[in-house]
Amino acid sequence: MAPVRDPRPIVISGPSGVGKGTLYNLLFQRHPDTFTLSVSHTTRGPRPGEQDGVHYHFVTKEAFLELKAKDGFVESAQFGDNYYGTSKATIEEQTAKGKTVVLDIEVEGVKQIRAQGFPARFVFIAPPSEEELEKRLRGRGTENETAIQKRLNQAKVELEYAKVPGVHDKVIVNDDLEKAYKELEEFVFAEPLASA
Ligand SMILES: Nc1ncnc2c1ncn2[C@@H]1O[C@H](COP(=O)(O)OP(=O)(O)OP(=O)(O)O)[C@@H](O)[C@H]1O
Repeated sequence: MAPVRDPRPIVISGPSGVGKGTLYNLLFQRHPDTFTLSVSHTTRGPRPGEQDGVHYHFVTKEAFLELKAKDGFVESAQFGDNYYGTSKATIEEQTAKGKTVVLDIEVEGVKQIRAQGFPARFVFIAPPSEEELEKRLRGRGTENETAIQKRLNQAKVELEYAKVPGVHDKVIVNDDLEKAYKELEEFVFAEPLASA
C-alpha cells in the first residue's frame, strides 16, 4: 500500500468500549513503522513498568503548567489532582520522523483541538447501538459497575456531540470489526484532497 499522503495527525474519539484501541492497534500491526500513538504528558507518577517517553512524558505540575501557559498543548485536561495533555512538540517531532501520529482522546480534547484550528483529521468510532456498547464494556471485564455506568452516561454525551455537523471528518460504525477496520484504513490512506 502507498504511504500515508496526508501529514496531519489522526484524532480518534468515541465512547469507551467502542473498539478504538482494537481498531488502531490493527492499523499499527498491519502497517508496521507507519504510525505512532501520541505520547501524552502527565503529572501523575509512573506505575510499575511505565517508562518515561514511552507510556507518558512524566512531568512535574510546575513544568506542565508552564508549558500550558506557553500554549504548548493541543489539548489538556485535569482528572482529580493530575493533569494530562498532548503537546504540540510531541506531535511535530513524531511527524518530522515521517510517522503518522494517532491521538486517542475524549470529546473535550477534540473540542479543544478544533477550537485551536490545529490541523488534524477527526475520526469518530460509533457503536452499532447503546446496547452493544454496554455488552462490549461488560465483556471486556476491566471496569466495575460504577465505572461502567459512568462510561455509559458519558457515551450518551459523546454520541450527541458526534451528531453536530462538521465535527468529525469520518464516522465509522464499529459493527463488524473487519469492515470497520477497512473503512478506517481507507480513510487514513486516502489522498489529501479526497479527505480534506
Ligand atoms: N467490532 C467489534 N465487535 C465485537 N467486539 C468488539 C469489536 N471491536 C472491539 N470489540 C471488543 O470490545 C471491547 C472494547 O474494545 P476496546 O478496548 O478497543 O475499546 P476502546 O474504545 O479502546 O475503549 P477505551 O476508550 O475504554 O480504551 C474489547 O473487548 C474488544 O475486543
